[in-house]
Amino acid sequence: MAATTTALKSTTSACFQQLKKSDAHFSPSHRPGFVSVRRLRQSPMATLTAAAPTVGLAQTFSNLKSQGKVAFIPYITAGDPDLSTTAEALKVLDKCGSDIIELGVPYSDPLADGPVIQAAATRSLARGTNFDSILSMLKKVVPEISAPIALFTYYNPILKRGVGQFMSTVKDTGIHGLVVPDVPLEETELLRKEALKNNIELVSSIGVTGARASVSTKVQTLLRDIKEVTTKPVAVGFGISSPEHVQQVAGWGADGVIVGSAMVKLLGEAKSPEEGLLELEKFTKSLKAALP
Ligand SMILES: O=P(O)(O)OC[C@@H](O)[C@@H](O)c1c[nH]c2ccccc12
Repeated sequence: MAATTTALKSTTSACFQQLKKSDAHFSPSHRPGFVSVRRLRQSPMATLTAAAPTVGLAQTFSNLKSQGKVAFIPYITAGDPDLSTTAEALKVLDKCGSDIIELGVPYSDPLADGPVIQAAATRSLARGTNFDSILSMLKKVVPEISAPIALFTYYNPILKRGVGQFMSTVKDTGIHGLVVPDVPLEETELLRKEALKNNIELVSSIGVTGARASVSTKVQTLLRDIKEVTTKPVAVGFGISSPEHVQQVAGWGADGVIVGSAMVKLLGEAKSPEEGLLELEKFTKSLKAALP
């Protein structure tokens, strides 16, 4: 099965893109769907917090690049197994050297997600997780961690709040970016405008998540094709679940590597939250150590 996806992320304008994997059909003009936004927080707010000022996604990519490094980007679903464990997990991921953290907002119809992340979202919603509870958890945790966070959410919850309102709320939480996998092409302008206004970067992609045994070697060609048409950093995700995968994708020239389902599974299937957090720590360290 074809394995992977590519996240292409933008730096200068608030726009970074994740391309998908139907690799065989990729053409540079294709702009599939996953949208991730992030924002640069470079000043006044940071003085209120104990943590070092967090730099945004674009800056993170460019800092890493200048050191010859590849961004490590884990994804977890908020509220699985519960929000206090999510808060701890964010701290663990940060402490273990994650460069950017993607946090998924659980949604009832997660079309772009494979079985592992879908199940996590279902469990999380069943426990009563909602957007407001995620925001209040984030308000407490964001100041304690130094990796920028990109919130991953489907478009409907954004529309429900109103795009402008959503963006400013997200900004106030200290979130740096936003990933929206299913925004209709016609609506990206509005999303982009509001994101820019709030200093949040935006990204898009299409695809279905889920760990695979191996990463498709087509990704290597895809990466090369994408790099020919953009100077933006490109992060690869979908199906990456081992140090070997991470190493392989980095070796192909990716600017970042995204690992979702494998992380979510560890946390969601552990016997206890404590055990899940320990597993997460071990796993994150092993992946991080595989990267330059
Ligand atoms: O679960 P995986 O195969 O490791 O991939 C997740 C990752 O790419 C993340 O960005 C993601 C989680 N859910 C998504 C939905 C669409 C696109 C991307 C995502």
